[in-house]
Amino acid sequence: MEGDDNLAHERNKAEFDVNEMKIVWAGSRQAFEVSNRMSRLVASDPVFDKSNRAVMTRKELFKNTLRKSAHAWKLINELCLSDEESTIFKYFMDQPGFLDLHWRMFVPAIKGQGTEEQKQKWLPLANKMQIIGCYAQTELGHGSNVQGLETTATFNPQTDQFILHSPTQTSSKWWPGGLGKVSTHAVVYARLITNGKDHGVHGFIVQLRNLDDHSPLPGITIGDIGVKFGNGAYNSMDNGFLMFDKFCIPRDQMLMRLSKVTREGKYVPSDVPRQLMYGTMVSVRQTIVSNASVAMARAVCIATRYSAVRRQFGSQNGGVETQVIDYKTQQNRLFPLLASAYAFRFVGEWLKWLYTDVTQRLEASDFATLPEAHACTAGLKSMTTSATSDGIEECRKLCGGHGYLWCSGLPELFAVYVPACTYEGDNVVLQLQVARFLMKTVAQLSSGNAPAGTTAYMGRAKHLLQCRSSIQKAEDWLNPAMVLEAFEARALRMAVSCANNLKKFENQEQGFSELLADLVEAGIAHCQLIVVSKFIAKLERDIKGKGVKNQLKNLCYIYALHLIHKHLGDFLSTNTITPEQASLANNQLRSLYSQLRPNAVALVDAFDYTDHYLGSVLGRYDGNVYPKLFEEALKDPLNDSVVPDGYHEYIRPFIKQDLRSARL
Ligand SMILES: CCCCCCCCCCCCCCCCCCCCCC(=O)SCCNC(=O)CCNC(=O)[C@H](O)C(C)(C)COP(=O)(O)OP(=O)(O)OC[C@H]1O[C@@H](n2cnc3c(N)ncnc32)[C@H](O)[C@@H]1OP(=O)(O)O
Ligand SMILES: Cc1cc2nc3c(=O)[nH]c(=O)nc-3n(C[C@H](O)[C@H](O)[C@H](O)COP(=O)(O)OP(=O)(O)OC[C@H]3O[C@@H](n4cnc5c(N)ncnc54)[C@H](O)[C@@H]3O)c2cc1C
Repeated sequence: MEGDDNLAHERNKAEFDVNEMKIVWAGSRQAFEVSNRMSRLVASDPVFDKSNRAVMTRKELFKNTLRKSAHAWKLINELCLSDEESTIFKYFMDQPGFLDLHWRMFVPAIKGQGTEEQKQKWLPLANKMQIIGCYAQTELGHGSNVQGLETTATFNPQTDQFILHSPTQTSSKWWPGGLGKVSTHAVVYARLITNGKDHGVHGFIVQLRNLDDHSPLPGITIGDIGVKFGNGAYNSMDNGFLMFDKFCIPRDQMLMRLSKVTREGKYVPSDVPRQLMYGTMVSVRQTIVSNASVAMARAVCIATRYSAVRRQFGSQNGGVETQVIDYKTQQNRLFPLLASAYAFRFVGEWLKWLYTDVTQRLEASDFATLPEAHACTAGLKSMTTSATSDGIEECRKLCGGHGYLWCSGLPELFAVYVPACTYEGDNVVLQLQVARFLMKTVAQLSSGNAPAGTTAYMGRAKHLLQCRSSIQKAEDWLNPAMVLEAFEARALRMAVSCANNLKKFENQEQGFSELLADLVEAGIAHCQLIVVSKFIAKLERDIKGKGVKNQLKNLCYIYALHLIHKHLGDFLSTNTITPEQASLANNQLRSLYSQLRPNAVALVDAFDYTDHYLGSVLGRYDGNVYPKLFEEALKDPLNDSVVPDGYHEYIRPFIKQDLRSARL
């Protein structure tokens, strides 16, 4: 059977309305229409071709990214795209570059931390891209430890200016995307010093380059930090370094929505939590969770379609061989990833709601839910990006040897995606923030304050600490209350166990350091509970379309039960479930795989990705894999000539046994 017949056959087998599922995936009919239109607009424009990224030199890749960005900006203006449309348009461009940092970090930092006057002055320029900005926080010596940053901004009352200075080599800004070659401006984080006193890290708007000839301003040393992981991939981005030599900026360029410095040099501290200065990071972490679902869905779409096209073994008397997707081992590796893509999508939707809610509360000076918003964005960013990075690599392996080819789309996706485990907060450091939040919540349980939000389940500690799961047969694992209780009991017991161990230390900080590894595990258990609970909550909503809800149910329980299987040690060691109940979960999981199998290809079609966006010969919609693999191979520059360059100098001498003649 040809690849296209395979996939057509698969699509015919689907037991649900794919078009309705596309709407569920997109979030609404309107969101689907925008996404569908924008992805096709990008795909149909030859400027956005991605096919030769792997063979470009760094300079060519960078210049091509500039060209794409300029073309995108022109189109966005000519077509009068709305903010929503242009965000999605840039996403489908699928090209890491300075636009990401300008729109996702520079503009939000000014919006979130600037005064009204500062917003009026800077946002119109930034919105029209008359200035291009980046987010310069991380330094050579410190990234995770924001309070350890060394760059100084010392107020000079004589001139009414701040003097920005990099006192050591380790204080050089190092990593900011867009900084190396493009940005004209940056939001720079530096230690504020007034009257000899260090007030800690604050944000400043700093012009870096001359707006006429793009040269760095006097007192500024700037450049690119060098080639990063993977061919093509993130090397289109000019992550940069930056040093200040007593560089002066006017006082009104300190972002002063929170704390202020007066004309006399008096520091007026913020009357709201200082952590609001970290607001830009919180906002980006929230979007990274939704991005995780997109990246996971992209890898899974490639691996699922290819697994349906690929056949190995099982042929009798010259008949057709088995599609590799029919092997239970393939299903056991692939289907939980498919389920994870949907799970991360729905938790991303919820997190967006939570973020919008906390933003509105902050505007009304209600800071009560800030710790939870921080813990949820940090923890879910950490958990979903780690799972997605691992998932992309698993998808590569699921595609066998051809998955290792650049044209499978998976190596580049992995190389671009994997730094998400590090940027916007190292995943371990972020999970420890969740753990701190959990330890605080556990410590307050006896005070009578009922925990709220995602820790509300801890309010039922008495029950959850001693309950035994009542699962008796495999089908019980499809009971939402029973599944939730297992996840709640496991998360609570792990958190309480850490809290009890902490009590054994006289010094709590020392105890926390000693227990870091356990604390991270407790944080992950809590985050997995959030994802499972939000997926179950999604099923309780009104979901239209023939068979759609049923497929989502299967995916939800595959997600939950595969986690039980993967983290069985946690569930057994906390006595949340028995070995027999674990075995019933496995039986149920196998049965769910069988139910999902005929729908697998349609479930990835529901992502509505264009072949352009997927960028994968293996994941093509038409399944026409083998002829296209040949076409791609023949395009390689090595195949430009039959006898390779270098033959006479270096190959022939081997064959002629005359290496003395080799031009080494
Ligand atoms: C084929 C492929 C093709 C290609 C296609 C591509 C498609 C593929 C798809 C990919 C798409 C890519 C697009 C993405 C674009 C983005 C680009 C990347 C941008 C990256 C930008 C960055 O990378 S930019 C730098 C980020 N750098 C951090 O992320 C530092 C972490 N480090 C901290 O964040 C703090 O350092 C840390 C640890 C909290 C300690 O903070 P700290 O020192 O103040 O200390 P403590 O821990 O003591 O905290 C004291 C109290 O503050 C509370 N608190 C702390 N943080 C809080 C907060 N945020 N909000 C509220 N409260 C907070 C805490 O809960 C405590 O509360 P309490 O006192 O009540 O307990
Ligand atoms: C592709 C990419 C793009 C980036 N873009 C930007 C940008 O635009 N702007 C910007 O300002 N920055 C940017 N960064 C920097 C990024 O935010 C930091 O690299 C990140 O916050 C991690 O900090 P670090 O490098 O200091 O890691 P480190 O903190 O040095 O981490 C090293 C190791 O130490 C561990 N560790 C550190 N602290 C602790 C702790 N307290 N407890 C336990 N373990 C710990 C970590 O888990 C990790 O294993 C970017 C980075 C990358 C890779």
